[in-house]
Amino acid sequence: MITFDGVSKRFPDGSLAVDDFSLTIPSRTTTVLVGSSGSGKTTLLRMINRMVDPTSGRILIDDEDVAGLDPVKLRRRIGYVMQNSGLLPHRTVIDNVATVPILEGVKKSEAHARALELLDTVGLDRGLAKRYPAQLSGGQQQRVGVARGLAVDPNILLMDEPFGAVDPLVRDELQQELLRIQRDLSKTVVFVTHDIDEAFLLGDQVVILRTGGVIAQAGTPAEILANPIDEFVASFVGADRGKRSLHVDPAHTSGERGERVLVDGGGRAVGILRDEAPAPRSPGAVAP
Ligand SMILES: Nc1ncnc2c1ncn2[C@@H]1O[C@H](COP(=O)(O)OP(=O)(O)OP(=O)(O)O)[C@@H](O)[C@H]1O
Repeated sequence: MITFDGVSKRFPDGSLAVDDFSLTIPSRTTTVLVGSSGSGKTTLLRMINRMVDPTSGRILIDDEDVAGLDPVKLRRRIGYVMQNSGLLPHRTVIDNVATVPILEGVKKSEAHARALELLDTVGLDRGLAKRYPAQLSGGQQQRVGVARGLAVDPNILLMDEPFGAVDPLVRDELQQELLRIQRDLSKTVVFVTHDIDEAFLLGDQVVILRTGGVIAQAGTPAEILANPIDEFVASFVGADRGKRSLHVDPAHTSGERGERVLVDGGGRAVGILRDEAPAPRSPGAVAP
């Protein structure tokens, strides 16, 4: 469990990025911090692994204040994945994935064997292991970034807009891959995005932020959709534009297999209504 307890961050130039932020992030679930640019998402994420230190307040990991932990050791036991993969350009894929475990004292042969397994985990062909980052597509680079984040088998995985720079199709694939990985590994994932659809897809808990890291609303996607707390949230999730209010389109209720087409408030077709319930999300999903 990660706890933010009255955390503020003022940078030396005077800008107040985060103002008195408190939140509990349950273990083995995905919490998504979502908000527009400058709302303090990255600052919040980086305070967990002490890339940024708060000006006041405390951040606890399993009741232990991170302020008392060595920042380098802390960073090595927490996975971190960022937007532009952050791979070392002059190291091969396998070396990129194995770097931190080797720094931690794992034998090179063992670290490489584990790195190959991690390529499988993130859906990458082992044949790419000897390539350099520049010889990979953007989506492949992000997969390597995720593999590297998982390399020390961390309990916590921090992800800062990891799929923000890839095209929508690849982004869909990476999102599905992350859901699958999370079903298998159940890490405590803290994911930053400005995309509310991505937040609702991936988050067990979704935290909508205003400027200054102020929580507009936190809850499960269902809770937020069913009851946006104010106009800001309604607008942010698209509820005010009818995007989230779905109706069966009376003009399309008798497809070949009796499909009923769902349309949003603007009359745009968005999906098909089925009678069977979807599979449960994940065992660690936050209870309502
Ligand atoms: N090193 C810094 N020095 C001064 N101000 C900073 C620094 N880093 C961030 N800020 C400011 O703090 C605020 C929050 O920034 P942060 O990067 O956390 O927001 P964000 O929500 O992640 O934004 P984005 O989606 O654009 O990455 C912004 O006003 C930003 O200008």
